[in-house]
Amino acid sequence: MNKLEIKNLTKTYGRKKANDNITITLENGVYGLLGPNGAGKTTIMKQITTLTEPSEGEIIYNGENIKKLDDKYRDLIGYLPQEFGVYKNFSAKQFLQYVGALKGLTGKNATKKIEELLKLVGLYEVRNKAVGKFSGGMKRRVGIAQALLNDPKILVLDEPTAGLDPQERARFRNLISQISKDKIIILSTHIISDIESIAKETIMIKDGAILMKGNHRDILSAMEGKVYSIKSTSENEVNEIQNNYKVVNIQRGIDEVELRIISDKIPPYKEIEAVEPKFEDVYMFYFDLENTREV
Ligand SMILES: Nc1ncnc2c1ncn2[C@@H]1O[C@H](COP(=O)(O)OP(=O)(O)OP(=O)(O)O)[C@@H](O)[C@H]1O
Repeated sequence: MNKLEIKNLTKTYGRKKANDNITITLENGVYGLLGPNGAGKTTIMKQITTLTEPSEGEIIYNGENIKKLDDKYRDLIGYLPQEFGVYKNFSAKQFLQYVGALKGLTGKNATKKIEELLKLVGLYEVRNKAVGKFSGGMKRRVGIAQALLNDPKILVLDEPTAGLDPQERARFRNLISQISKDKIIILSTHIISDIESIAKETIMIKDGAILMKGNHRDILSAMEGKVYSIKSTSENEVNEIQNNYKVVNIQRGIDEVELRIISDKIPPYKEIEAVEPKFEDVYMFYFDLENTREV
């Protein structure tokens, strides 16, 4: 079992608190860090991977401070940064050989591990092709493979699905579920569906602090009785609703508009019904998105 205790983690840049008193305990499984741009997700990850030192607080791995564990701890980490660069002219296999060598993995062990990982991420057939010719999703999979080269116990993935198409995203999620049994996986995203389908726990971050954390059900139950669907045939009414409520979704039919809204009280409209909360509503409620999604 792996246990990572993050205690009162605070990171300040000048006057800005990028992280503010973050306390969480992570065990094997997938944790999703969810929050808008600038919320502080990358900063948490950089501290977990030791790329940045906390201003205050500490991180404990299996009972020992990671500062004290030093390289022993770093050997347990796999990291896919947000901006993951590849050497375009290298093949997938050469790239992994290169990163493997940097991590001290050479010889037969390296060959075996690289072959295994290429198969795991579904790139074995194209292992000799130049990475520069890969799609975004394939490059991300190379990124995951390199992060797994040292059999990490803690895998940190910063926005791993950014720029992926739905098919690539589904493939990525399957891969993560497959490898999550014996390690802590922390991934950041602002794509709600990533979290919905694979994270055992979601940690919602806003302005550097934890806003809420819990499993799917905990988070959705906090929204119970706050989500409504309103049908309207009047454009004036639709405008009024948009001005007065948090609108998650607007669906325009031929002569009717259906709005999905969030409200603490029952709004005073005739054609209204309470609906089951979805993760998208949660995001809207807590992060107050400026843009309504029109479909
Ligand atoms: N090296 C730095 N120097 C100064 N400010 C920083 C630095 N790194 C991060 N910040 C600030 O800290 C805050 C949190 O940034 P962070 O990158 O952790 O957010 P994020 O949630 O990962 O956002 P994104 O999804 O855009 O990557 C932001 O306001 C950012 O501008």
